[in-house]
Amino acid sequence: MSSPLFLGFDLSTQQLKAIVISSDTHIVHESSVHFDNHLPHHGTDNGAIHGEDGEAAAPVAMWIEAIDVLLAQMKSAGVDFTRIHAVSGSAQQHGSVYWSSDAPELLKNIPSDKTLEEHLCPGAFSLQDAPIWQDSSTTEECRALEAEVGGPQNLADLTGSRAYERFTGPQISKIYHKDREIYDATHRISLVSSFLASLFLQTYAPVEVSDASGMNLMNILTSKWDDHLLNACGGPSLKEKLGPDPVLGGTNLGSIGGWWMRKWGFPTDCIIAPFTGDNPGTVVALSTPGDALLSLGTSTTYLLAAPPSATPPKRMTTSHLLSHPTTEGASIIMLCYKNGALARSQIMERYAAGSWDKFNELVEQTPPGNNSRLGLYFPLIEIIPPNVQGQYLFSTTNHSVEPVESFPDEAHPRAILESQFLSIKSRVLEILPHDAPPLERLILTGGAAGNPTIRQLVADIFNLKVYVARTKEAGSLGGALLAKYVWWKPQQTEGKNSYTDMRHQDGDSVSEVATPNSHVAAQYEELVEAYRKAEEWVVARSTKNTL
Ligand SMILES: Nc1ncnc2c1ncn2[C@@H]1O[C@H](COP(=O)(O)OP(=O)(O)O)[C@@H](O)[C@H]1O
Ligand SMILES: O=C(CO)[C@@H](O)[C@H](O)COP(=O)(O)O
Repeated sequence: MSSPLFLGFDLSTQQLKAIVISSDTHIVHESSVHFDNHLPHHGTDNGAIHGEDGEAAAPVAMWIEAIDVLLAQMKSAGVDFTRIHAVSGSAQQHGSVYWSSDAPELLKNIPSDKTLEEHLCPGAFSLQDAPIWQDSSTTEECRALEAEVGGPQNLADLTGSRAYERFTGPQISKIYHKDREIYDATHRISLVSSFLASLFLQTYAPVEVSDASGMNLMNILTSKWDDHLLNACGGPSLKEKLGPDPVLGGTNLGSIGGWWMRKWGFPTDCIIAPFTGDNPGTVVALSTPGDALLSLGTSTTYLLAAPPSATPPKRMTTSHLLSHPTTEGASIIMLCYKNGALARSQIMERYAAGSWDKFNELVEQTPPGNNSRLGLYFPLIEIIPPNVQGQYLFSTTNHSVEPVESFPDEAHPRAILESQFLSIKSRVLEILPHDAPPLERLILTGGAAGNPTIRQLVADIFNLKVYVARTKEAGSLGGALLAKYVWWKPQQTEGKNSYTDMRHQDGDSVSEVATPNSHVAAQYEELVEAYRKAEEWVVARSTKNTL
Protein backbone atom coordinates (compact mmCIF):
# COMPACT_ATOMS: atom_id res chain seq x y z
CA MET A 1 0.00 0.00 0.00
CA SER A 2 1.36 3.46 -0.86
CA SER A 3 2.37 5.69 2.04
CA PRO A 4 -0.21 8.09 3.46
CA LEU A 5 -0.35 11.81 2.71
CA PHE A 6 -2.12 14.63 4.59
CA LEU A 7 -3.69 17.69 3.04
CA GLY A 8 -3.88 21.11 4.70
CA PHE A 9 -5.49 24.28 3.33
CA ASP A 10 -5.25 27.92 4.29
CA LEU A 11 -8.03 30.17 3.05
CA SER A 12 -6.31 33.46 3.90
CA THR A 13 -7.16 37.01 2.91
CA GLN A 14 -5.54 37.06 -0.52
CA GLN A 15 -5.17 33.42 -1.49
CA LEU A 16 -6.24 29.84 -1.03
CA LYS A 17 -3.17 27.71 -0.36
CA ALA A 18 -2.60 23.98 0.05
CA ILE A 19 0.23 21.90 1.46
CA VAL A 20 0.55 18.11 1.29
CA ILE A 21 2.81 16.38 3.81
CA SER A 22 3.98 12.82 4.22
CA SER A 23 3.65 10.84 7.47
CA ASP A 24 7.19 11.98 8.45
CA THR A 25 6.07 15.61 7.93
CA HIS A 26 7.96 16.30 4.73
CA ILE A 27 6.28 18.82 2.48
CA VAL A 28 5.63 17.02 -0.79
CA HIS A 29 3.48 19.63 -2.52
CA GLU A 30 2.54 23.32 -2.17
CA SER A 31 0.21 25.33 -4.37
CA SER A 32 -2.05 28.36 -4.26
CA VAL A 33 -4.76 30.34 -6.03
CA HIS A 34 -4.50 34.11 -5.73
CA PHE A 35 -7.96 35.69 -5.63
CA ASP A 36 -7.26 39.01 -7.41
CA ASN A 37 -4.90 37.53 -10.00
CA HIS A 38 -6.51 34.15 -10.79
CA LEU A 39 -10.17 34.99 -10.20
CA PRO A 40 -10.40 38.70 -11.15
CA HIS A 41 -14.07 38.39 -12.23
CA HIS A 42 -15.08 38.45 -8.55
CA GLY A 43 -13.81 42.04 -8.39
CA THR A 44 -11.83 41.88 -5.16
CA ASP A 45 -9.04 44.19 -4.11
CA ASN A 46 -6.45 42.11 -2.23
CA GLY A 47 -9.12 39.49 -1.62
CA ALA A 48 -11.77 41.87 -0.25
CA ILE A 49 -14.58 44.13 -1.32
CA HIS A 50 -14.65 47.30 0.74
CA GLY A 51 -18.04 48.98 1.24
CA GLU A 52 -19.25 52.00 3.12
CA ASP A 53 -18.47 52.78 6.75
CA GLY A 54 -15.60 50.33 7.03
CA GLU A 55 -17.47 47.30 5.65
CA ALA A 56 -15.29 44.53 4.22
CA ALA A 57 -16.48 41.27 2.69
CA ALA A 58 -15.43 38.53 0.28
CA PRO A 59 -17.63 36.66 -2.23
CA VAL A 60 -18.32 33.14 -0.98
CA ALA A 61 -18.48 32.05 -4.65
CA MET A 62 -14.87 33.23 -5.10
CA TRP A 63 -13.67 31.08 -2.21
CA ILE A 64 -15.57 28.10 -3.59
CA GLU A 65 -14.30 28.61 -7.13
CA ALA A 66 -10.78 28.84 -5.70
CA ILE A 67 -11.23 25.33 -4.27
CA ASP A 68 -12.37 23.98 -7.66
CA VAL A 69 -9.37 25.65 -9.35
CA LEU A 70 -6.84 24.60 -6.69
CA LEU A 71 -7.90 20.96 -6.78
CA ALA A 72 -7.55 20.92 -10.59
CA GLN A 73 -4.13 22.55 -10.28
CA MET A 74 -3.02 19.96 -7.72
CA LYS A 75 -4.25 17.12 -9.90
CA SER A 76 -2.31 18.40 -12.92
CA ALA A 77 0.77 18.75 -10.72
CA GLY A 78 0.49 15.00 -10.01
CA VAL A 79 -0.91 15.00 -6.46
CA ASP A 80 -2.36 11.54 -5.89
CA PHE A 81 -5.59 12.18 -3.97
CA THR A 82 -6.08 8.45 -3.40
CA ARG A 83 -3.21 8.64 -0.87
CA ILE A 84 -4.72 11.48 1.20
CA HIS A 85 -5.70 9.96 4.55
CA ALA A 86 -6.93 13.13 6.25
CA VAL A 87 -7.77 16.74 5.42
CA SER A 88 -7.81 19.80 7.66
CA GLY A 89 -6.80 23.42 7.37
CA SER A 90 -6.78 27.00 8.50
CA ALA A 91 -8.67 30.07 7.42
CA GLN A 92 -8.69 33.80 8.01
CA GLN A 93 -10.30 34.32 11.40
CA HIS A 94 -13.63 35.91 12.35
CA GLY A 95 -15.27 35.90 8.86
CA SER A 96 -18.76 34.40 8.73
CA VAL A 97 -20.64 32.40 6.08
CA TYR A 98 -24.45 32.36 6.07
CA TRP A 99 -25.98 29.14 4.73
CA SER A 100 -29.55 29.05 3.38
CA SER A 101 -32.14 26.44 4.33
CA ASP A 102 -31.42 24.70 0.99
CA ALA A 103 -27.79 24.20 1.99
CA PRO A 104 -28.06 20.78 3.71
CA GLU A 105 -29.67 19.19 0.64
CA LEU A 106 -27.37 20.95 -1.81
CA LEU A 107 -24.28 19.99 0.19
CA LYS A 108 -25.35 16.36 0.41
CA ASN A 109 -26.09 15.86 -3.28
CA ILE A 110 -23.34 17.34 -5.41
CA PRO A 111 -23.40 15.77 -8.90
CA SER A 112 -20.04 14.45 -10.09
CA ASP A 113 -20.25 16.39 -13.35
CA LYS A 114 -20.59 19.73 -11.55
CA THR A 115 -18.09 21.96 -9.86
CA LEU A 116 -18.75 23.07 -6.28
CA GLU A 117 -19.36 26.59 -7.48
CA GLU A 118 -21.87 25.57 -10.19
CA HIS A 119 -23.84 23.51 -7.70
CA LEU A 120 -23.70 25.57 -4.49
CA CYS A 121 -23.71 29.19 -5.68
CA PRO A 122 -25.80 31.13 -5.07
CA GLY A 123 -28.51 28.74 -3.71
CA ALA A 124 -26.69 27.40 -0.65
CA PHE A 125 -26.14 30.84 0.86
CA SER A 126 -28.46 33.47 2.34
CA LEU A 127 -25.71 36.12 2.05
CA GLN A 128 -23.45 36.02 -1.01
CA ASP A 129 -20.63 38.18 0.39
CA ALA A 130 -19.19 37.03 3.70
CA PRO A 131 -18.13 39.74 6.16
CA ILE A 132 -14.39 39.32 6.82
CA TRP A 133 -11.83 40.32 9.47
CA GLN A 134 -11.08 43.67 7.83
CA ASP A 135 -14.62 44.89 8.57
CA SER A 136 -14.79 47.75 11.05
CA SER A 137 -18.45 48.68 10.66
CA THR A 138 -19.83 47.29 13.92
CA THR A 139 -18.67 49.75 16.58
CA GLU A 140 -22.28 50.28 17.72
CA GLU A 141 -22.83 46.52 18.12
CA CYS A 142 -19.50 46.19 20.00
CA ARG A 143 -20.40 48.82 22.58
CA ALA A 144 -23.87 47.27 23.02
CA LEU A 145 -22.39 43.80 23.59
CA GLU A 146 -19.91 45.12 26.15
CA ALA A 147 -22.69 46.99 27.95
CA GLU A 148 -24.71 43.77 28.07
CA VAL A 149 -22.10 42.14 30.36
CA GLY A 150 -21.00 45.20 32.32
CA GLY A 151 -18.16 46.55 30.21
CA PRO A 152 -15.16 45.61 28.05
CA GLN A 153 -13.11 43.93 30.80
CA ASN A 154 -16.07 41.70 31.75
CA LEU A 155 -16.47 40.66 28.12
CA ALA A 156 -12.73 39.99 27.91
CA ASP A 157 -12.91 37.92 31.11
CA LEU A 158 -15.78 35.91 29.64
CA THR A 159 -14.64 35.44 26.03
CA GLY A 160 -10.90 36.27 25.93
CA SER A 161 -11.35 39.62 24.17
CA ARG A 162 -13.30 42.83 24.58
CA ALA A 163 -15.67 43.42 21.66
CA TYR A 164 -13.90 43.99 18.35
CA GLU A 165 -15.59 45.15 15.17
CA ARG A 166 -14.32 42.16 13.17
CA PHE A 167 -15.36 39.54 15.74
CA THR A 168 -18.20 37.32 14.60
CA GLY A 169 -20.64 38.09 17.45
CA PRO A 170 -20.83 41.82 16.62
CA GLN A 171 -21.01 40.93 12.90
CA ILE A 172 -23.95 38.59 13.50
CA SER A 173 -25.55 41.20 15.74
CA LYS A 174 -25.42 43.74 12.91
CA ILE A 175 -27.25 41.36 10.55
CA TYR A 176 -29.75 40.35 13.24
CA HIS A 177 -30.61 43.93 14.12
CA LYS A 178 -30.30 45.61 10.71
CA ASP A 179 -30.96 42.89 8.10
CA ARG A 180 -33.53 40.63 9.73
CA GLU A 181 -34.71 39.14 6.44
CA ILE A 182 -31.24 37.75 5.73
CA TYR A 183 -30.89 36.59 9.32
CA ASP A 184 -34.21 34.75 9.21
CA ALA A 185 -33.30 33.13 5.88
CA THR A 186 -30.08 31.80 7.44
CA HIS A 187 -30.12 28.15 8.47
CA ARG A 188 -26.51 27.90 9.77
CA ILE A 189 -23.69 30.35 10.40
CA SER A 190 -20.16 29.04 9.90
CA LEU A 191 -16.78 30.63 10.42
CA VAL A 192 -14.62 30.59 7.28
CA SER A 193 -12.80 27.62 8.85
CA SER A 194 -15.92 25.55 9.60
CA PHE A 195 -17.40 26.52 6.20
CA LEU A 196 -14.40 24.86 4.52
CA ALA A 197 -14.70 21.77 6.70
CA SER A 198 -18.43 21.62 5.84
CA LEU A 199 -17.63 21.54 2.12
CA PHE A 200 -15.36 18.54 2.62
CA LEU A 201 -17.83 16.75 4.91
CA GLN A 202 -20.80 17.69 2.69
CA THR A 203 -22.66 18.46 5.89
CA TYR A 204 -22.32 21.23 8.47
CA ALA A 205 -19.09 21.02 10.50
CA PRO A 206 -18.86 22.28 14.07
CA VAL A 207 -16.76 25.34 14.89
CA GLU A 208 -13.29 24.64 16.30
CA VAL A 209 -12.39 26.02 19.79
CA SER A 210 -9.46 28.20 18.88
CA ASP A 211 -11.25 29.90 16.00
CA ALA A 212 -14.41 30.15 18.14
CA SER A 213 -12.36 32.34 20.51
CA GLY A 214 -12.50 35.09 17.86
CA MET A 215 -16.28 35.48 18.05
CA ASN A 216 -17.03 37.11 21.45
CA LEU A 217 -19.58 34.29 21.84
CA MET A 218 -17.72 31.43 23.54
CA ASN A 219 -16.80 31.17 27.20
CA ILE A 220 -13.00 31.05 26.99
CA LEU A 221 -12.65 28.95 30.15
CA THR A 222 -15.26 26.28 29.35
CA SER A 223 -15.17 26.36 25.51
CA LYS A 224 -19.00 26.38 25.45
CA TRP A 225 -21.29 28.93 23.78
CA ASP A 226 -22.43 31.57 26.25
CA ASP A 227 -26.24 31.73 26.09
CA HIS A 228 -26.44 35.32 27.29
CA LEU A 229 -24.07 36.55 24.56
CA LEU A 230 -25.78 34.41 21.91
CA ASN A 231 -29.11 35.89 22.85
CA ALA A 232 -27.75 39.43 22.78
CA CYS A 233 -26.21 39.00 19.31
CA GLY A 234 -28.82 36.92 17.53
CA GLY A 235 -31.82 36.27 19.74
CA PRO A 236 -33.05 32.81 20.76
CA SER A 237 -32.43 31.25 17.34
CA LEU A 238 -28.67 31.87 17.27
CA LYS A 239 -27.80 28.75 19.26
CA GLU A 240 -29.36 26.57 16.58
CA LYS A 241 -27.79 28.59 13.79
CA LEU A 242 -24.31 28.12 15.31
CA GLY A 243 -24.68 24.38 15.90
CA PRO A 244 -23.07 22.36 18.69
CA ASP A 245 -20.48 23.69 21.13
CA PRO A 246 -17.00 24.15 19.62
CA VAL A 247 -14.74 21.11 19.30
CA LEU A 248 -10.99 20.61 19.79
CA GLY A 249 -8.67 20.31 16.81
CA GLY A 250 -7.76 16.73 16.05
CA THR A 251 -11.37 15.54 16.52
CA ASN A 252 -12.48 13.03 13.88
CA LEU A 253 -15.48 14.73 12.22
CA GLY A 254 -16.18 11.83 9.86
CA SER A 255 -15.22 10.77 6.36
CA ILE A 256 -14.91 13.00 3.32
CA GLY A 257 -18.13 13.42 1.30
CA GLY A 258 -18.97 11.22 -1.68
CA TRP A 259 -18.47 13.97 -4.30
CA TRP A 260 -14.79 14.24 -3.31
CA MET A 261 -14.35 10.51 -3.78
CA ARG A 262 -16.10 10.39 -7.14
CA LYS A 263 -14.77 13.61 -8.61
CA TRP A 264 -11.22 13.67 -7.24
CA GLY A 265 -10.50 10.11 -6.08
CA PHE A 266 -10.15 10.69 -2.32
CA PRO A 267 -10.31 7.35 -0.44
CA THR A 268 -13.55 6.42 1.35
CA ASP A 269 -11.87 6.50 4.77
CA CYS A 270 -10.21 9.91 4.32
CA ILE A 271 -10.86 11.71 7.65
CA ILE A 272 -11.94 15.33 7.96
CA ALA A 273 -10.59 17.12 11.04
CA PRO A 274 -11.81 20.54 12.23
CA PHE A 275 -10.29 23.49 10.41
CA THR A 276 -8.92 26.26 12.63
CA GLY A 277 -8.02 29.95 12.24
CA ASP A 278 -4.88 30.87 10.31
CA ASN A 279 -3.16 32.23 13.42
CA PRO A 280 -3.86 29.16 15.60
CA GLY A 281 -2.81 27.12 12.54
CA THR A 282 0.49 28.99 12.53
CA VAL A 283 0.96 28.25 16.23
CA VAL A 284 0.40 24.51 15.79
CA ALA A 285 2.80 24.49 12.84
CA LEU A 286 5.72 26.35 14.38
CA SER A 287 5.55 27.15 18.06
CA THR A 288 7.42 25.54 20.92
CA PRO A 289 7.49 26.98 24.47
CA GLY A 290 9.71 30.05 24.74
CA ASP A 291 9.07 31.09 21.14
CA ALA A 292 7.26 34.17 19.92
CA LEU A 293 5.73 34.09 16.45
CA LEU A 294 5.45 37.04 14.12
CA SER A 295 3.15 36.41 11.19
CA LEU A 296 3.59 38.90 8.36
CA GLY A 297 0.64 37.87 6.20
CA THR A 298 -1.94 40.44 5.08
CA SER A 299 -2.44 41.21 8.75
CA THR A 300 0.50 41.39 11.11
CA THR A 301 -0.01 39.16 14.12
CA TYR A 302 2.19 38.51 17.13
CA LEU A 303 1.50 35.18 18.83
CA LEU A 304 2.57 33.54 22.08
CA ALA A 305 1.51 30.05 23.08
CA ALA A 306 0.89 29.61 26.83
CA PRO A 307 0.79 26.09 28.39
CA PRO A 308 -2.08 24.99 30.65
CA SER A 309 -1.72 26.56 34.07
CA ALA A 310 -3.34 26.12 37.48
CA THR A 311 -4.60 29.71 37.48
CA PRO A 312 -6.81 31.05 34.67
CA PRO A 313 -4.79 33.04 32.09
CA LYS A 314 -5.07 36.83 32.27
CA ARG A 315 -7.58 38.38 29.94
CA MET A 316 -6.92 41.90 28.70
CA THR A 317 -8.79 44.56 26.78
CA THR A 318 -5.72 45.27 24.63
CA SER A 319 -4.91 41.76 23.34
CA HIS A 320 -6.73 38.53 22.54
CA LEU A 321 -6.73 35.27 24.43
CA LEU A 322 -7.59 32.22 22.31
CA SER A 323 -8.04 28.60 23.33
CA HIS A 324 -5.26 26.42 21.98
CA PRO A 325 -6.43 24.23 19.05
CA THR A 326 -5.13 20.92 20.35
CA THR A 327 -4.16 21.23 24.04
CA GLU A 328 -7.03 21.56 26.48
CA GLY A 329 -6.38 24.35 29.01
CA ALA A 330 -3.55 25.87 26.94
CA SER A 331 -3.98 29.20 25.21
CA ILE A 332 -2.66 31.62 22.64
CA ILE A 333 -2.07 35.31 23.29
CA MET A 334 -2.41 37.44 20.18
CA LEU A 335 -1.98 41.00 18.92
CA CYS A 336 -3.44 41.69 15.46
CA TYR A 337 -2.84 44.68 13.15
CA LYS A 338 -4.89 45.37 10.05
CA ASN A 339 -2.29 47.60 8.40
CA GLY A 340 0.38 45.00 7.84
CA ALA A 341 1.34 43.86 4.33
CA LEU A 342 -1.04 46.15 2.47
CA ALA A 343 0.37 49.27 4.15
CA ARG A 344 3.96 48.10 3.52
CA SER A 345 3.10 47.32 -0.12
CA GLN A 346 1.62 50.81 -0.58
CA ILE A 347 4.88 52.38 0.61
CA MET A 348 6.86 50.01 -1.59
CA GLU A 349 4.74 50.95 -4.64
CA ARG A 350 4.89 54.66 -3.90
CA TYR A 351 8.52 55.17 -2.90
CA ALA A 352 10.38 52.12 -4.24
CA ALA A 353 8.92 51.86 -7.75
CA GLY A 354 7.05 48.65 -6.96
CA SER A 355 10.19 46.68 -6.07
CA TRP A 356 10.91 44.98 -2.75
CA ASP A 357 14.62 45.00 -3.64
CA LYS A 358 14.54 48.77 -4.04
CA PHE A 359 12.50 49.04 -0.83
CA ASN A 360 15.22 47.04 0.98
CA GLU A 361 17.96 49.25 -0.51
CA LEU A 362 16.22 52.35 0.82
CA VAL A 363 15.84 50.78 4.27
CA GLU A 364 19.51 49.85 4.32
CA GLN A 365 20.63 53.31 3.20
CA THR A 366 19.12 54.86 6.34
CA PRO A 367 20.40 54.23 9.88
CA PRO A 368 18.40 52.62 12.70
CA GLY A 369 16.17 55.34 14.14
CA ASN A 370 15.77 56.79 10.63
CA ASN A 371 17.63 60.05 11.34
CA SER A 372 15.10 60.88 14.10
CA ARG A 373 12.05 60.23 11.94
CA LEU A 374 9.07 58.16 13.05
CA GLY A 375 6.11 57.52 10.72
CA LEU A 376 2.83 55.74 11.52
CA TYR A 377 0.76 54.52 8.54
CA PHE A 378 -2.85 53.35 8.79
CA PRO A 379 -4.41 53.23 5.29
CA LEU A 380 -7.20 51.00 6.68
CA ILE A 381 -8.99 51.70 9.98
CA GLU A 382 -6.64 50.06 12.50
CA ILE A 383 -7.26 47.51 15.25
CA ILE A 384 -4.23 48.50 17.41
CA PRO A 385 -4.55 51.28 18.39
CA PRO A 386 -8.30 51.02 17.79
CA ASN A 387 -10.02 52.93 14.99
CA VAL A 388 -7.21 55.22 13.90
CA GLN A 389 -6.70 55.98 10.22
CA GLY A 390 -4.27 58.11 8.19
CA GLN A 391 -0.56 58.86 7.95
CA TYR A 392 1.32 60.59 10.79
CA LEU A 393 4.92 61.76 10.58
CA PHE A 394 7.10 62.86 13.50
CA SER A 395 10.58 64.00 14.29
CA THR A 396 11.97 62.43 17.47
CA THR A 397 14.50 64.01 19.83
CA ASN A 398 15.36 62.91 23.35
CA HIS A 399 12.11 60.96 23.83
CA SER A 400 9.94 63.86 22.64
CA VAL A 401 8.03 63.76 19.36
CA GLU A 402 7.05 66.65 17.10
CA PRO A 403 4.64 66.21 14.18
CA VAL A 404 6.13 67.15 10.79
CA GLU A 405 4.52 67.72 7.37
CA SER A 406 6.66 65.42 5.26
CA PHE A 407 9.66 63.10 5.03
CA PRO A 408 12.12 62.76 2.17
CA ASP A 409 10.75 59.96 -0.04
CA GLU A 410 13.58 57.60 0.85
CA ALA A 411 12.74 57.74 4.59
CA HIS A 412 9.31 56.07 4.31
CA PRO A 413 10.34 52.39 3.85
CA ARG A 414 12.35 52.31 7.10
CA ALA A 415 9.74 54.43 8.84
CA ILE A 416 6.88 51.99 8.22
CA LEU A 417 8.90 48.95 9.29
CA GLU A 418 10.21 50.60 12.45
CA SER A 419 6.83 51.91 13.60
CA GLN A 420 4.99 48.65 12.88
CA PHE A 421 7.48 46.59 14.91
CA LEU A 422 7.95 49.18 17.68
CA SER A 423 4.19 49.09 18.17
CA ILE A 424 4.40 45.38 18.96
CA LYS A 425 7.57 45.77 21.05
CA SER A 426 5.86 48.44 23.17
CA ARG A 427 3.20 45.84 24.11
CA VAL A 428 5.15 42.60 24.57
CA LEU A 429 5.93 42.94 28.27
CA GLU A 430 2.31 43.74 29.06
CA ILE A 431 0.92 40.64 27.33
CA LEU A 432 3.52 38.06 28.46
CA PRO A 433 2.10 35.76 31.17
CA HIS A 434 3.59 36.63 34.62
CA ASP A 435 5.29 33.25 34.97
CA ALA A 436 6.57 33.06 31.36
CA PRO A 437 10.26 32.30 30.89
CA PRO A 438 12.18 34.91 28.86
CA LEU A 439 11.51 34.63 25.13
CA GLU A 440 14.27 32.78 23.34
CA ARG A 441 13.45 32.90 19.65
CA LEU A 442 11.26 34.81 17.26
CA ILE A 443 9.80 32.77 14.43
CA LEU A 444 8.85 34.72 11.35
CA THR A 445 6.22 33.58 8.87
CA GLY A 446 3.89 34.93 6.15
CA GLY A 447 4.56 36.70 2.84
CA ALA A 448 7.28 39.05 4.14
CA ALA A 449 9.20 36.36 6.04
CA GLY A 450 11.49 35.77 3.03
CA ASN A 451 12.69 39.39 3.01
CA PRO A 452 16.26 39.50 4.42
CA THR A 453 16.10 43.20 5.35
CA ILE A 454 12.88 42.68 7.28
CA ARG A 455 14.35 39.61 9.02
CA GLN A 456 17.35 41.64 10.28
CA LEU A 457 15.27 44.63 11.34
CA VAL A 458 12.92 42.33 13.27
CA ALA A 459 15.92 40.69 15.03
CA ASP A 460 17.29 44.12 16.01
CA ILE A 461 14.00 45.60 17.18
CA PHE A 462 12.95 42.59 19.28
CA ASN A 463 16.54 41.76 20.28
CA LEU A 464 15.90 38.08 19.50
CA LYS A 465 17.36 35.61 17.06
CA VAL A 466 14.98 35.22 14.12
CA TYR A 467 14.03 31.84 12.67
CA VAL A 468 12.00 30.75 9.65
CA ALA A 469 10.48 27.42 8.67
CA ARG A 470 10.97 25.52 5.41
CA THR A 471 7.78 27.15 4.17
CA LYS A 472 6.45 30.63 4.87
CA GLU A 473 2.94 29.16 4.59
CA ALA A 474 2.55 28.25 8.25
CA GLY A 475 -1.28 28.30 8.17
CA SER A 476 -1.56 25.52 5.59
CA LEU A 477 1.30 23.58 7.20
CA GLY A 478 -0.62 23.80 10.50
CA GLY A 479 -3.68 22.48 8.64
CA ALA A 480 -1.72 19.54 7.21
CA LEU A 481 -0.34 18.76 10.68
CA LEU A 482 -3.84 18.82 12.19
CA ALA A 483 -4.84 16.37 9.45
CA LYS A 484 -1.90 14.12 10.28
CA TYR A 485 -2.75 14.37 14.00
CA VAL A 486 -6.29 13.02 13.57
CA TRP A 487 -4.88 10.00 11.72
CA TRP A 488 -1.87 9.47 14.02
CA LYS A 489 -3.60 9.83 17.41
CA PRO A 490 -5.69 6.61 17.48
CA GLN A 491 -2.62 4.55 16.59
CA GLN A 492 -0.75 5.63 19.76
CA THR A 493 -0.98 4.35 23.32
CA GLU A 494 -3.04 6.45 25.76
CA GLY A 495 -0.90 9.10 27.44
CA LYS A 496 1.53 9.26 24.51
CA ASN A 497 -0.88 10.55 21.91
CA SER A 498 -0.89 14.31 22.42
CA TYR A 499 -0.22 16.74 19.61
CA THR A 500 3.01 17.72 21.39
CA ASP A 501 4.09 14.05 21.42
CA MET A 502 3.53 13.90 17.67
CA ARG A 503 5.54 17.09 17.06
CA HIS A 504 8.42 15.87 19.27
CA GLN A 505 8.87 13.00 16.85
CA ASP A 506 9.25 15.49 13.98
CA GLY A 507 12.12 17.42 15.63
CA ASP A 508 12.75 21.14 15.22
CA SER A 509 11.59 22.52 11.91
CA VAL A 510 12.97 26.07 11.87
CA SER A 511 16.38 27.54 11.08
CA GLU A 512 18.09 30.73 12.22
CA VAL A 513 18.21 33.54 9.65
CA ALA A 514 19.12 36.69 11.61
CA THR A 515 20.99 37.54 14.84
CA PRO A 516 20.41 40.83 16.65
CA ASN A 517 23.12 43.46 16.71
CA SER A 518 23.20 44.38 20.41
CA HIS A 519 24.22 47.99 19.74
CA VAL A 520 21.28 48.51 17.36
CA ALA A 521 18.92 46.63 19.70
CA ALA A 522 19.82 49.08 22.49
CA GLN A 523 18.94 52.00 20.20
CA TYR A 524 15.51 50.49 19.56
CA GLU A 525 14.94 49.93 23.27
CA GLU A 526 15.41 53.70 23.66
CA LEU A 527 12.94 54.41 20.84
CA VAL A 528 9.99 52.59 22.44
CA GLU A 529 9.10 55.57 24.58
CA ALA A 530 9.15 57.92 21.57
CA TYR A 531 6.91 55.46 19.71
CA ARG A 532 4.44 55.43 22.62
CA LYS A 533 4.27 59.22 22.60
CA ALA A 534 3.71 59.33 18.84
CA GLU A 535 0.92 56.78 19.15
CA GLU A 536 -0.72 58.74 21.96
CA TRP A 537 -0.61 61.83 19.76
CA VAL A 538 -2.28 59.91 16.90
CA VAL A 539 -4.98 58.40 19.11
CA ALA A 540 -5.84 61.83 20.51
CA ARG A 541 -6.23 63.34 17.04
CA SER A 542 -7.09 60.60 14.52
CA THR A 543 -10.04 61.49 12.36
CA LYS A 544 -10.09 58.33 10.24
CA ASN A 545 -8.85 60.43 7.28
CA THR A 546 -7.48 58.43 4.35
CA LEU A 547 -3.83 58.16 3.35
N1 LIG B 1 9.79 40.27 -0.60
C1 LIG B 1 8.77 40.72 0.13
N2 LIG B 1 8.98 41.63 1.10
C2 LIG B 1 7.98 42.08 1.87
N3 LIG B 1 6.70 41.68 1.73
C3 LIG B 1 6.42 40.78 0.78
C4 LIG B 1 7.42 40.25 -0.06
N4 LIG B 1 6.82 39.36 -0.92
C5 LIG B 1 5.51 39.36 -0.61
N5 LIG B 1 5.25 40.20 0.41
C6 LIG B 1 3.95 40.52 1.03
O1 LIG B 1 3.29 39.34 1.38
C7 LIG B 1 1.88 39.60 1.34
C8 LIG B 1 1.12 38.32 1.23
O2 LIG B 1 1.43 37.52 2.35
P1 LIG B 1 0.64 36.20 2.64
O3 LIG B 1 1.23 35.62 3.88
O4 LIG B 1 0.63 35.31 1.44
O5 LIG B 1 -0.81 36.78 2.89
P2 LIG B 1 -2.18 36.07 3.25
O6 LIG B 1 -1.84 34.74 3.85
O7 LIG B 1 -2.85 36.99 4.22
O8 LIG B 1 -2.98 35.95 1.97
C9 LIG B 1 1.71 40.52 0.15
O9 LIG B 1 0.60 41.38 0.35
C10 LIG B 1 3.03 41.27 0.10
O10 LIG B 1 2.88 42.57 0.67
O1 LIG C 1 -8.10 39.13 12.17
C1 LIG C 1 -7.11 38.43 12.21
C2 LIG C 1 -6.70 37.78 13.47
O2 LIG C 1 -7.46 38.21 14.57
C3 LIG C 1 -6.30 38.19 10.96
O3 LIG C 1 -5.02 37.75 11.29
C4 LIG C 1 -7.01 37.24 10.02
O4 LIG C 1 -6.97 35.94 10.56
C5 LIG C 1 -6.42 37.32 8.61
O5 LIG C 1 -5.21 36.67 8.48
P1 LIG C 1 -4.18 36.86 7.25
O6 LIG C 1 -4.89 36.57 6.00
O7 LIG C 1 -3.63 38.22 7.34
O8 LIG C 1 -3.08 35.86 7.53
